[in-house]
Amino acid sequence: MFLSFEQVEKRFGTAPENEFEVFSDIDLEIGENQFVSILGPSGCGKSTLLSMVAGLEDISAGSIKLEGEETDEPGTDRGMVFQQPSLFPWLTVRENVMFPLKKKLSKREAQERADHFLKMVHLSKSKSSYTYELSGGMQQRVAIARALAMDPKVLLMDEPFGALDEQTRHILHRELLSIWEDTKKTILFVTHSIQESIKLSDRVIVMGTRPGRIIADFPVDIPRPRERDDERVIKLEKQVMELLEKEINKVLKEELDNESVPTS
Ligand SMILES: Nc1ncnc2c1ncn2[C@@H]1O[C@H](COP(=O)(O)OP(=O)(O)OP(=O)(O)O)[C@@H](O)[C@H]1O
Repeated sequence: MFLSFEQVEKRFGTAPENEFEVFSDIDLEIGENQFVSILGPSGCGKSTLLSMVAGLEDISAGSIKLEGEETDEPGTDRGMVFQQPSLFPWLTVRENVMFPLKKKLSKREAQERADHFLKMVHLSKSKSSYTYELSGGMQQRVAIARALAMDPKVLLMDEPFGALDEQTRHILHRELLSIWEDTKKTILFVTHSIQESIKLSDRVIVMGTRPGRIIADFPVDIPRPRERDDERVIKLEKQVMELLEKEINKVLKEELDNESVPTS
């Protein structure tokens, strides 16, 4: 399998009293070129799971393998895009995309590569601008171009459009789908939006919490582009919503119960 998770577990803190388990028993297989979204209540461990694939967070037990190789160290085979684009404000758009390429390519090759991906995200005209001169959506496009320019096998996206307005998000959805179709990258996409996950992905993985685990794996066999008023989209949205609501209510109830415990 292209990307596989086997009995993955994550604990934070030190045993016994300060240790807490975020999730366990995560088993997941993702095929090459798949676009997979991960949904789940806040705190269920979506970002942690993505960081583990990126090699930025230790795995407490089990294994995550990309084409058979453990992902326990960061590597150029995995590109990450966060909600905040974290660009260098003292560099131009083009220089930001070139930055990680400098180690492995000559300056000219890095420039050509950066220009290719900036064209893909429709930023050719802004390549000499500084990133603080760009809108939020344009900055996120730079971050996507920078991640793609490394030619990763997997693109890991952690709520990449979460901070953008609806119109910009809509445009970036279209662009991301077209990039995905052109580059055939495997994408793992964390989001809070059910609509976004159904609109974009081949599969929607739903995580539950306390204990964190995978509670559903919905294939999305609806031809793209997917319209919001398509009956099949509405039906799936409802199914995912019901499941998520149950999980969120469980968390709320536990929090309320904890608050109502009398303190002596
Ligand atoms: N470095 C850390 N040390 C201790 N606890 C952490 C650390 N990072 C995350 N956590 C905890 O692990 C749990 C999962 O966090 P994570 O950010 O992965 O959840 P999430 O599902 O992505 O949440 P959200 O949807 O709110 O972004 C949370 O309870 C969080 O407080």
